[in-house]
Amino acid sequence: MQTLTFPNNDQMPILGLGTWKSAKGEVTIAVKQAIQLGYRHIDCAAIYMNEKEIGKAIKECIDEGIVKREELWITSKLWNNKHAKEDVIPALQKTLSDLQLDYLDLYLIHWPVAFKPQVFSAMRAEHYLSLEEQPIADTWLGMEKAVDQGLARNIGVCNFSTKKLKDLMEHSRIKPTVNQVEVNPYFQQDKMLEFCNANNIYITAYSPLGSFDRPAGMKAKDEPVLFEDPVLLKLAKNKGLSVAQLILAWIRQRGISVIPKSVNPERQKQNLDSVNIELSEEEMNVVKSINKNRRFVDGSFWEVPGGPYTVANLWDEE
Ligand SMILES: NC(=O)C1=CN([C@@H]2O[C@H](COP(=O)(O)OP(=O)(O)OC[C@H]3O[C@@H](n4cnc5c(N)ncnc54)[C@H](OP(=O)(O)O)[C@@H]3O)[C@@H](O)[C@H]2O)C=CC1
Ligand SMILES: O=C1CO[C@H](CO)[C@@H](O)[C@@H]1O
Repeated sequence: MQTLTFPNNDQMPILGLGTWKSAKGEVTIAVKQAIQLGYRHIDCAAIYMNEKEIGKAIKECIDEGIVKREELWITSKLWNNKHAKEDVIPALQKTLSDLQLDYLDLYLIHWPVAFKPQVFSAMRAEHYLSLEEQPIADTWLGMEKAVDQGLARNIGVCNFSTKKLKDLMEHSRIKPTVNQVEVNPYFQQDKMLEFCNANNIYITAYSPLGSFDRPAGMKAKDEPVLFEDPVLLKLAKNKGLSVAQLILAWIRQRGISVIPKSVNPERQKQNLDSVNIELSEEEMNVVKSINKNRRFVDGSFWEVPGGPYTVANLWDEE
């Protein structure tokens, strides 16, 4: 599989497996079958509450000789209540212990949003810390220490605007290597891609398929359904592909790594097979033409009355 080369020469497989919403009872089997199918990149996070079950799958695959640790790329993410620099290493150590690993290939700040340390799920203004109270630069010192200690081979962020990336690059010793953000045909991220390409940062595309298994509270009432888009349906049919494969090939051909979530073996295989699909320039442009510039995961869940975060200041109104 095509890989993306990091400054330390590490190679990240361009397609990985997402694990948000993969239930505890099914994720061990799902990750194991994915590795058996040929997945070598798994996207995890402490907040997905399933890292222990994923760790079990990874360990079984290694013990059974299906894969070696060094052949896997494992990403995880620092949750919002662990942003104080002294909390980063303990949070990472908990993730490593759950995943039964000695190191991560990539550790990301999950959101540029801080909670008070004792808060896991913020509901009210007093649960939050503003970025003035808990600056990203402070969190980043903890992330850099993770690299220094060999616990994370690479570090990066998620859900950062270009403005926040710029600030971070200017004030950091170890530069962020990845910004993991939403990318799909309805939210194409052209400006972000241009910025990241110019600054040696890779984009990883989350919710590439529109994330339609999100909890109801995270869905807008009038939300469009990516899989029902007539342009995608027509092009996929003409090429003998599924809509999912078309979308994943389109994202990958833009030089963006992509992490579709599936717990189903047929869909996992379909998604993995998308790495062999080549789209013509014309086909790439057909998908480009359906952009709605509309996020599925819009961050509005961090907006509470009187709180420090709004959709506008989160994305810096790009
Ligand atoms: N950094 C961040 O803030 C975020 C990171 N992420 C990461 O990105 C990953 C992917 O995004 P996610 O939001 O989960 O959503 P996706 O866009 O990957 O969509 C997942 C949904 O698509 C279904 N699906 C998967 N493959 C196919 C297929 N070939 N045909 C039809 N349906 C399919 C899945 O069902 P089934 O499982 O039954 O196959 C599931 O319902 C996450 O799991 C997580 O790892 C996601 C959101 C935010
Ligand atoms: O990765 C993600 C999925 O779950 C979280 C919510 O529980 C989101 O905040 C996040 O972006």
